[in-house]
Amino acid sequence: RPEVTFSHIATDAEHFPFKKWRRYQQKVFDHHKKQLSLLPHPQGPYELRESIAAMIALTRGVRCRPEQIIIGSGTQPLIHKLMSLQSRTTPIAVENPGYQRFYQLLKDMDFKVEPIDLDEQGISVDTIRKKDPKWVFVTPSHQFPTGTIMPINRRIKLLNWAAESPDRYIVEDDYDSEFKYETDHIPSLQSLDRNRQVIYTGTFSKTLLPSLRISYMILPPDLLSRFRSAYGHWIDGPSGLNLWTLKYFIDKGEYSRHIKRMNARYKAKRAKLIRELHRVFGDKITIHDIPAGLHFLVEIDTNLSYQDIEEQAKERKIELYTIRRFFLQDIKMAETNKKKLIIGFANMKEDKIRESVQRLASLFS
Ligand SMILES: Cc1ncc(COP(=O)(O)O)c(CN[C@H](CF)CCC(=O)O)c1O
Repeated sequence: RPEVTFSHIATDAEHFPFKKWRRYQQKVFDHHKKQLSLLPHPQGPYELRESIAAMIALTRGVRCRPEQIIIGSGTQPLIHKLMSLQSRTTPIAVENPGYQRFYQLLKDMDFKVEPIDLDEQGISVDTIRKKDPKWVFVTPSHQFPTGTIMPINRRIKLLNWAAESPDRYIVEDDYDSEFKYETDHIPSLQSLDRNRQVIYTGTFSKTLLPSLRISYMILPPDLLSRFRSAYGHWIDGPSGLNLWTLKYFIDKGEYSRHIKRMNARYKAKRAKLIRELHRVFGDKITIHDIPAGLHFLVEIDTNLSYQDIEEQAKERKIELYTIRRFFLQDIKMAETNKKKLIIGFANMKEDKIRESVQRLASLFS
C-alpha cells in the first residue's frame, strides 16, 4: 500500500458531500419506490437524462435531446457497445500518448488503430490526413495525459476534416472538463459540430466518485437508432438508486455547488504543490503548468530510466505513473535525460504535500 500518492485516478473522497448524498438517497426511497420496483430505461431514467442534457447545455454548450443520451457503467462499456456495431475494417485514430484503456479496448476488438502524434495544440490534423482514419478519439478539454487544451482553431480544423466525408466520426472524451483554473472553458467540439459527426462522452468519475461508475455518451441520430435497435432490450447499467439520487443531486443545484467548491479546493492544492515542486527540485524540473484537470505533466532531469523510476517508486511506497503508462505502442523513445511523470493531486492531502514532494525528490537524489 502506497504511503504517498501522485495518482491521477482517485478523487478527493474526503470532501464528497456524503450527508447530502444520503439525504437525496432517502428522498428516492420515500418518493420513488415505484421506479425502484421497475427496471430502469435501457438508456437510464429519462428524468435524469433531461437533467444531464440541461446541465451540459449550460456548462459545455452541448446540444442534444434526452433521447440521445445513453447512461452507462463507465466510459469503456459505452464505447465497447458503440464500437461493436462498427465494421472491424474501420480504421481508427487515437492520440499518442493517450488514454491507454481505449487503445487497448479497440485493439482487443481487432480494430486497426493508428496512434496520432500531438503538438502544442493537441492532436495533429496533418497526421490524421496522412493516416486517413474514419474515426478519431480525442480529449480536447484536457488532453490525456499531456494536459493540452485544444484551442478553438484546432477544433475547427478537426471538424473540417470530419466534414469532408459523411462516414467520419470524432469521439470527444470530455472527462474532467469541469475543472479549469483561471482559464475559461472552451465550448465542446459537439457544440461546434454542424454535421452530427461528434460522439460526446462525459463521466461523473472525476467530479463525484469513480466507484459510482456513472458515465454517459451522446449519439447523433443515425448512430442512436442503430444503438437502440441493437441494445434496446439489454438490462444493464448503473443502479437505479444511484441514478435517481444523482438526479436529485443535480436538480437541487448540489452538483454545481460541489464542482465550484472542488474547483477552488483543487486550484489551491495544485498551486501549493507546484510551489513545493519548484522549491525542492529547482531547475531540475520543468512543470507543464496547464491550469486544468486533476493532474499535470512534469519533466525531471535524471539519468534514471523509466523502469528504475517505476521500480524505485514502488519500493519507496510512492504511487507514481510515468508517461510510459500512456505510450500506445512501445515506440523506442530515445530515453533522453528528461523523464516525464504524471502528477495527480486530487487525492493528495494538503498537509502531505511537503512529505510527498520530499519522497519524490528522494527518488532522484
Ligand atoms: C481519459 C479518460 N477518459 C475517461 C475517463 C472516465 O472513465 P470512466 O470512469 O469509465 O467514466 C477517465 C478516467 N480515468 C481512468 C478511470 F479513473 C483512469 C485513468 C488511467 O487508467 O490511467 C480518463 O482518464
